[in-house]
Amino acid sequence: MADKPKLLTLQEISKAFGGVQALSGISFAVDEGVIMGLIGPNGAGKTTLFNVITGAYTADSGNIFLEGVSIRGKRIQDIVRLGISRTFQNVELFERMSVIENIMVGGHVRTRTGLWGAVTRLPAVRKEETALKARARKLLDFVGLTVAPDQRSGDLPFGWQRLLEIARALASDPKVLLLDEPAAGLNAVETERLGILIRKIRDLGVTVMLVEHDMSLTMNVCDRILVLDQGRMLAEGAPREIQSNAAVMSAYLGTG
Ligand SMILES: Nc1ncnc2c1ncn2[C@@H]1O[C@H](COP(=O)(O)OP(=O)(O)OP(=O)(O)O)[C@@H](O)[C@H]1O
Repeated sequence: MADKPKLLTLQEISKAFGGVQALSGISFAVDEGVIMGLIGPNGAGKTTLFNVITGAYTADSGNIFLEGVSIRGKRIQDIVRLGISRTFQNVELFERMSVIENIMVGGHVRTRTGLWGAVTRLPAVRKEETALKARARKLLDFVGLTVAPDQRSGDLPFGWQRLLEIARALASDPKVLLLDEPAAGLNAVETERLGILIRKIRDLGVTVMLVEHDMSLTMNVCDRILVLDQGRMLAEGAPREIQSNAAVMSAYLGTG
């Protein structure tokens, strides 16, 4: 019997912006059920890589496979439907919408009637809406947000907005969740809780990719770590291996 394909595989991905080669021939594979950290100095190409995986940018060359099926060139919403969702470095919520509505938006890719059906409020979609709302409430609990579901999202403290964005990303029922600097702007207690939440997400069976500058969080929660430097892959391994890798130290400290 043929081997099951890896959950996510990148083959020779390159992307340039004008004269800047943001990514050069990036190849790696992510196993199902792991937390994979993606680290590297500023400008290494981490966010560009997330943008290429999620379809915000199309790679200049190379290919990306989700469970063996190419997703290169697909539209963002089709990639979400196939099972990849994300959060952003600068939280991107619908600030005027309520907490519960923000999460429901994330779930609409999985409904038969979609967002338009919800807007028109046809009787046929009310049942679907009720189910979506119930699931959104469960996700609120899951990420540990104890707020009124009808509270306006833009009024939440920043750390809570980050949790809400994670709940919205989970509402599309992803196989892979990409978290772009989820600890940025969080205090020490919030960061510790975030680490616990990321593990809980992995334990649900969701594979997590994490871009994060907080090294203690990264080293604590990640099963594997991939290091980028100036658009190239510098190293890949378990946290312990990465911490003692001379090339990685040199890229971070600017020595060697
Ligand atoms: N839309 C864009 N237009 C032009 N250049 C870009 C664009 N996006 C990224 N770049 C450039 O590509 C390179 C990689 O940027 P990217 O944001 O992916 O790095 P990063 O590792 O996420 O950095 P940071 O840790 O600072 O967020 C940088 O030189 C950046 O200036």
